[in-house]
Amino acid sequence: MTVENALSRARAHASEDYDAVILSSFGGPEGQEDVIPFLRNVTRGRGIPDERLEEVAGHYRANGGVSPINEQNRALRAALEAELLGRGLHVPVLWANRNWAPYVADVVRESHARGMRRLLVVATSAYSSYSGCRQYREDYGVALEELGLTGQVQVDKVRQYFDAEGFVQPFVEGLRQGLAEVRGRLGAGDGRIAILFSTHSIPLTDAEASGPARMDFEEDSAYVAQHLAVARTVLERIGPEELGEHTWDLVYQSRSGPPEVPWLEPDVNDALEEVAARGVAGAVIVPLGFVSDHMEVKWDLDTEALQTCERLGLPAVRTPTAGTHPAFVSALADLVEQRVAGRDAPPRVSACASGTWFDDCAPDCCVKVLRGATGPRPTVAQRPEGEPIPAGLDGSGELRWV
Ligand SMILES: CC1=C(CCC(=O)O)c2cc3nc(cc4[nH]c(cc5[nH]c(cc1n2)c(C)c5CCC(=O)O)c(CCC(=O)O)c4C)C(CCC(=O)O)=C3C
Ligand SMILES: [Fe+2]
Repeated sequence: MTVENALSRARAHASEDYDAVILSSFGGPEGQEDVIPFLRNVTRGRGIPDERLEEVAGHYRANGGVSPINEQNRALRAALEAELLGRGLHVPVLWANRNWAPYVADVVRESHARGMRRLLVVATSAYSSYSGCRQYREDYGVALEELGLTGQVQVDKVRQYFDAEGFVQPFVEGLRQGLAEVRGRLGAGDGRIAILFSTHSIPLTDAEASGPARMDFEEDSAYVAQHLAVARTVLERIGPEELGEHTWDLVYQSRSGPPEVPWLEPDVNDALEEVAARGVAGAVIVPLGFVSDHMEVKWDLDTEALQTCERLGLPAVRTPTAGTHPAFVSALADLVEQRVAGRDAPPRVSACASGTWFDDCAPDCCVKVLRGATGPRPTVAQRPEGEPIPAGLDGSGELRWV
């Protein structure tokens, strides 16, 4: 047997560690008749006012009732499966959503029926928060309980990957191009450009509950601290010369709670008003919180925020998300490979800290008790109660962003 054959046999064997990888996402409507049922799924048990739902329904209706997210996930699923296969990992990549078909519970039921017992979740969400991490873990915990499969099917989840090189790189390339484009439009004289890194606003209580309770984070929030770290890394990668005269800020979008509940601020549109008043010449909006150009990017940024720029007379561009960028697909494959036993996997490297995030979350990580519930819902990918969390990303008990 040639060395290559032996190697590929060894690899094929190692992949048996997981029966399937599941690309896990938010889900979205596929036609006009899906819009309201989808929004009901999303907001069940949340205090989202009806007016907000009407408004958001309009965003989907204007696009034929179709969210762009499903096409993007089909493409990402295929790309990830092909990348893993190219590495000799013969593991099927399935697709499951929280709020629309294919639903998590259906995919888990079918996987179990096909004899699968070990599943590895890759969520389309890079940062730590209830919506971006814990709720994905609960999707599986609840599905297993409902199906009576708790303890029979093992579900693990890859760690949060905001700091993966392959997630950061598309933002670096995008910001570089965006700056050149806006400066090109300004012509001679140029002037200062506002770089706004935009992410999903979340309730302040969620922001403060993000990450393990025992760890300290900038702004008291792992969610905010992670975004700041990635933003700084993106800026550092580009460097002062190419950045030129600029200001930057982390801003928020897509707020949906009632006005009396505090969410993370400033809103991207308010931030644009503010930088315009301070006399910037143009703006580049970087959708730092998102992995694909779904509705929250297409509507809240490309439609609303870019309209705000037009009204303010600010030349502006919105830069791309990772989507199916080869570096991003490769980063997701690295995350999978690092969890498969017996693999000579690429090392765990963080683009902005001296260590990476944890595989299994602490029981109090990003915890949220939904209205009417007596406690947190069942989860997967959680370390046992009382087991110490790893001391910290760099082993020191602190998050030290480089
Ligand atoms: C942190 C975060 C992410 C990023 C992490 C991740 O990707 O998971 C994210 C992504 C997304 N959010 C999306 C859509 C919606 N989010 C809503 C509501 C909410 N999002 C929240 C947070 C987040 N959301 C929160 C705290 C709420 C309030 C209700 C609740 O506590 O859950 C609502 C209800 C109406 C509204 O109020 O907007 C909709 C329709 C889509 C799909 C877009 C498409 O269809 O292309 C995607 C990818
Ligand atoms: Fe959302």
